[in-house]
Formats: sequence, C-alpha cells, structure tokens
Amino acid sequence: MAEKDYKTDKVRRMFSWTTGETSPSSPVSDEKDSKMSQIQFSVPEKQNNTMWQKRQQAVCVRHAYKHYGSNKRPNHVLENLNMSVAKGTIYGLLGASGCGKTTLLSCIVGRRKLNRGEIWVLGGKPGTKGSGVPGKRVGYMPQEIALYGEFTIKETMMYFGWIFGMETKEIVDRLRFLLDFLDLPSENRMVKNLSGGQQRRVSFAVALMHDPELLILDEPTVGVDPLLRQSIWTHLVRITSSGDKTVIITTHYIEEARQAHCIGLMRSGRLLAEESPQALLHMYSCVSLEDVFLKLSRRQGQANQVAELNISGGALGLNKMSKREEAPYAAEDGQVVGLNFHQSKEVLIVEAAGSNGDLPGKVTEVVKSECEDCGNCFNLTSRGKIKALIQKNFLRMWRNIGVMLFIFALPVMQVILFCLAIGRDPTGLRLAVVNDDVRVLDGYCPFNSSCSMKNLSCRYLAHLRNQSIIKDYYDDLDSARGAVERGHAWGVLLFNENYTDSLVARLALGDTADNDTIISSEIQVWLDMSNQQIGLMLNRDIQFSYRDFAKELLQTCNYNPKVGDIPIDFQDPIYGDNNPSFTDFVAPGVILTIVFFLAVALTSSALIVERMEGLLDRSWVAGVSPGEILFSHVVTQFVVMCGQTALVLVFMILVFGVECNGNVLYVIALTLLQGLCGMCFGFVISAACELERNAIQLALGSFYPTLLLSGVIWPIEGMPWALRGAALCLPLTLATSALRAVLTRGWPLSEPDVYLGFVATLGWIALFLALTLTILRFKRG
Ligand SMILES: Nc1ncnc2c1ncn2[C@@H]1O[C@H](COP(=O)(O)OP(=O)(O)OP(=O)(O)O)[C@@H](O)[C@H]1O
Repeated sequence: MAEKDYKTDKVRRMFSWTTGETSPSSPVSDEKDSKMSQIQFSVPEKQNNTMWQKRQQAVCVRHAYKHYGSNKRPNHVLENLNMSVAKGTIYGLLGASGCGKTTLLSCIVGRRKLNRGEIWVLGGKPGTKGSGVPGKRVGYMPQEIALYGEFTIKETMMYFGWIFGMETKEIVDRLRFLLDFLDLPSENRMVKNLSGGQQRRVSFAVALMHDPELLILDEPTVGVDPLLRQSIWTHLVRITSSGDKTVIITTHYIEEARQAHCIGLMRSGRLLAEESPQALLHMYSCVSLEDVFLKLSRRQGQANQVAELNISGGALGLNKMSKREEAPYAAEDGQVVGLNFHQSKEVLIVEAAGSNGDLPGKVTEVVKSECEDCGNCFNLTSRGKIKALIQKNFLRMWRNIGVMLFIFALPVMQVILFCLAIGRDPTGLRLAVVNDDVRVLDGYCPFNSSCSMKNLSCRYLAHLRNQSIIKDYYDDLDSARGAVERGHAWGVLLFNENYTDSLVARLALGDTADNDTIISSEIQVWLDMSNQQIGLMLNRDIQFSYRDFAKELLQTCNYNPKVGDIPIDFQDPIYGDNNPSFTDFVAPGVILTIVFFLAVALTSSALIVERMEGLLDRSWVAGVSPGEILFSHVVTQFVVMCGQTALVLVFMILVFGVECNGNVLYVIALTLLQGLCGMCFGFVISAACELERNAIQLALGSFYPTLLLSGVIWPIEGMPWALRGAALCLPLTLATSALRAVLTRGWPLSEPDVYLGFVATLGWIALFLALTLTILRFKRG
C-alpha cells in the first residue's frame, strides 16, 4: 500500500473508534457501531488513563475557551473547542477567515494561554518546564512572513538554527537541502529583495530547519505556485510517514487538504468535524470538502439540529453511563456538531493493556523523554541562542543606515546644536539712545578719556559692550520709545540736557546735592522686558557698564576706584565662575537627556517592530525566553551606548569646553547607567504598547514632563513643594544633580548628592526591568 494510503487508512481506522456518534445518517456509522464493544472496554478507565491518553496524542485540546479583550466585553474566539491530533499524521485545520485558527495554533505552541480548558502537546503542557514547547520540539510557520528583511537567506537560517541549538555545520547542511527542496534563490539574496512567494518559502524553510517533532504551519501554501505546493505536501507526507513527526496545517485551499490524514473543520471557535477527508466526504455525501464545510456550517446555524445531533451522541449506548464513567471523550463529543472525537486504535489497545496500572513501553518513553528535557530545565540559556540574538541585533542596526545615523550622528548633532545655540549671550541688540547732554553727529559721541569732566554721557556709552549692543541715536524720547514699541530696539537710554554737569555736581556735593541735581544726573532707562533673557542681560550690562565707567573715571582722576562701586566685595566663588555660564548649568541634564531618550527611542521601537512583524512570536515559539531577548538587547544597547557616551562627552567637554572639575570616570559611569535606564524604560514601553504609534506617543509624551521636572533647565528649588517631590521621583532628577555636582563642583562619589544619583539610577533600572518582565509574562497569557 502506498505510504499516503496506508497513513490515511491508519488515521481513518484510528478515528473510526468513536465514543460519540456523528450524524445518524452517517454511512460509516455501522462500522463505528461495530467498534462500540471495544469502546466500552475503555469505559471503566478513570482519570489517570485519560490523562495518559492525552499525552499520547501529538496535540490534545480539551474544552478550550479563549477570548480577547476585557472580561466585561470579551470577544470569544475559542468556545469549548476539542481537538485531537494523532502522532505521525498531517492534520488539516480548515475554517473561514477569523474563525480562530491562528489563535488556536498560538495556544498550541505556547504563545498564548487559554482562558479555560487544557492543551497537551507532545505529552506535556505548553509552557511548562520540560515540555519542550515552546522550543525546538516544535517548528512554527506563522501567517506573517516573520523574517528579518535585512538578512540574507543564509543569515536567516543561521539565526534560527542557532536559536534551535544546532551546530553551524548542521545548519549549513540543512540549508543546502532546503534551498534545493524549496527551490529557493541564492543563499546570499536579501530576504527583503525576494518575491512574496519566495519569502513564504524561506519562512517555511525556517520552520523545517531543525526537523521538529511537531510542525505547525499557518497557511504555508499562500502565494506558492501549484507545483511547489504539491511538492510541499509530498514532503509533509514523507516526513510524517515514519510516525514520529506530526504536522498541523491551516490552509484556505480546502481541496489541497484532501492530502491530510485528518481534517478539523472549524467555525466560530468550534470544530464542526474532525475526520479523515474520505470519511467526511462519505459521511456527508459530498464530492468536495468545500461542500462538506458548507453543509456543516449550515447545520451549525440550525439550533434544533444541533441539539438533535448532540443527543445522538448519547443515543449510542453511552447514555447509561454516569458522567465519570463515560468513555474518555464522550462528554466532549456531545458538544460538537457532527463531530467524532476518537482515539487511535493503538492508544485504546495499549490503554487496555495498561489498565492494571502498568503502563506499557510507550509511556515509559514519554516519561523518559520528559526527564531528559528536565535536565535542561536548569540551563538558563545557551551560548548559541545568545550569540544568535546579539548578532541579529547588531546586523539589523548595521544594515539600516537610518538607524546608524540615529544612533551615532544624532547625539553628536544634538550636542553641537546645544553648545552653539544655548547659553551664549545674545548679540546685536539695539538700544535707542537719546542724548540731550551731547550733540551726537552720525553716531559719533565725542569724549576725552583723561581726567576730564566733559561729555560724561559719551564716556559712559563707550563702556556698553559693542558686540552685544548696537546704539541707535534718536533726537527725542518719543521717537526712541516708538522704536521700542515697534520692536526696532530693546530699550531706551535717556541722558538729560545737563547730565554731565549734574553728575559732576552730585559727586562734588555728596549728600548735600539737591533732588533736581540727583535726578538729572541719572540715566533714564526703559526696557522691553517681554524677553526675560534679553531684558535681564541688558539690565545687567547697563549696570555693569556704569560701574566700569565710574571706576575708570575715578582712577584717571587719582581717586580710589572702589569709591564708585557698591560696597559689597564678591570674592572668587567657592565653586564655579563669577560670571556663570547657563551652558554649564544645563549641560549635565542635556548629556543625560540625550543618552536616556535615544535609548528609549531605539529600544521601544525595535521590540515593537519585531513583534508587529511576527518575529518576536517566532523567536518565542523557538524557545527564546523574554529574559534572553531582554539580555541580548541590553548587551547590544550597552555597546551602542558606550559609543554614544564617548561621542557626547568628547564633544561636550573637549570640543566645546563644558566645565568638568570632577573625576571623568564618574561622569562616564553615570551617563552609561542613565543610557541603560532609558533602555529599560524603552523595554517597558515596548512591552506595554501594541502599536509603534502608541510607543512613539508614550515616549514623546514622557519626554517633556521629564525634561521640565528633572531640574535640567530650571532648578527644582524653584518648583512648588508638591511638584518638587514628584520631580525627585523621576529617573533623571537625582542623576542630573549628581552629574552637575561632579562636573561643576568636582565632588567625589562619597558625597550624598553624587552617590544618590547612582543609587536612584540603579533603582530605576531594576524597577523598569521588573516591570517589563511582568508585562511580558502577563501578555503571554
Ligand atoms: N491580538 C488580538 N486581539 C484582539 N482580537 C484578536 C487578536 N488576534 C485575533 N483576534 C480576533 O480573533 C478572531 C480570530 O482571529 P484568528 O487570527 O485566530 O483567525 P483565523 O481563523 O486565523 O483567521 P485567518 O484565516 O484570516 O488568518 C478574529 O475575530 C480576530 O479579529
């Protein structure tokens, strides 16, 4: 007998051992009736054996319920679904789009958890230690292409091969076979440059790579030409022929599923039928599987018939049994329209033999293989997996010019822009001067720089810094004020008619000078204070210039210049400069903000894109744990951050001369830690957000509050008390003041201001990591 016929026949025999019944009109019911005595043989078997049977199947799903959305408004996708896939068979899972096939498969491979019910895969429950699922016992081809576009075919195979724990030589050999078998183009072709059909074939090759025990293929033949489709099916028949490989395949080409050993017809979250194709065609007197599906779908819609058919399951002699005593799946069968849940003949026979408690050889095998697997349970990871994941991260970055520019050019550009644009004094500010004291011709205001008491207004004006202030002379106060009102000047300086004489009289008379003399010796100033920075700078310059003018005048006339100064003597500052730079104040916060938010952006989008493209799922099904994915990203990001930190600090400190009075090692360490902290925050975002759009919104949304509240651009001492408390809780606040203390004060690690910055950063890293792992674990449910 041909292999396929033998197999189909074997499955038909296996699946004709009914415990319920199909439609009363089923032409195979007689044959099934004749097996009833043997079914009853299994009836006294209790729970243990039921479980044992479940473990004998390649896949066994019982009373599966799964919904998406909240418990209050659930979208029910699987509703009391039962499914049995015998080992060594091809199981075709068919159903309309949206009926829940992919959801069911993702539960089988351990990507999702059921809300209720149980799943047994290869003798274990997916996701439990030692089950090997997810892991290398399963090969999974998701519906999406789920491949790295920037990898070549060979690199793709290498990546997944290492993930599956294969040796490089083994991978290369397998690659040769798969290239040939699937008629793939050169192994050096980039995946993104392949046609849709070629990409699907590469995706199929990935699932076949490690020759798994259970192959789960979600629509592998979409976009594949008929010849290749046939050769894929032939291959599936061949690999299952030995009996130790099982295939579950979904397809929209219902007729191609005739080649499967068993077909599960799914609709609205349930299986309408589970039979061999030939049996289905017989039972429903149809010539095509499509007709069977339509017939069953119509029946499902007719509630009366449903009830009738369900009852018919019990009418075949099982209804006398108590629920406990029912044949293993009798209760389950009753709920499915026209569906027979069956066990393989072999299982029943072995079960019978083992009813005295001694499980036969096959059981020992299962237990043994589980124990062997458990030996690996304590291995946290494998070198191959980590190597593959890290190499993958770097290769993706390297091959993406945009990402490379983002990583290295953007921080440098930000530092350059910051240093050039922020903190410098504004220049070219226009002041409208009305000088009634001296007649000014063509902007020339004459004065004598010796001990002369003439044209003192001009002498003062000469002290106003020429690069920052441009003096425009006006004839009268009204036109000068008009210039300010129209935005042509930032302020007005008015010298009275007898300014020089009044000033000289004021100096000579001291406290006996009359009020008029004092007033007319004053320079009157009107400033445009709408721009605080410019207004304050002009205010400061006008005052400082007067002090310089007075000191210089006194000195040239042999008086003590201090007489002209305010009687406060500012000594050299303990830290910083007498003329502090805003750049030095903001620089620590800017360094940390750049590194922190670049890491956030890079990490959050990287993981989400992988997830949206189905790549994360594929890696998870291959047995990569969330911890391993996080670890690989931490390593990759750390290397990237070292480069970014070096660039940022070199440009800030060496090129633009930002003050660094402390130990540069603390600066480097704190910057790197903040980068790691940003990366961990990125992990939280990517774990929490489903869409890249939401991640971008969250990352951008967190940017401004963090920047404003962390004391980066304004001291937190200026905030209301409540806000100050909130600010201290942010990841950048204590780190910024620590870095500022190191850079400007040169403080060591022993200072609380410094070590608290480190402690807070480490605390945030731990918190973000814990949050990420919790969200990932929760989402896998
Ligand atoms: N992550 C999700 N969140 C919410 N609803 C989802 C999610 N994934 C799937 N669904 C919904 O669950 C239902 C079943 O989807 P599923 O992808 O399992 O169907 P399917 O049978 O595989 O469809 P197709 O053949 O088109 O791939 C659909 O209504 C779908 O909208």
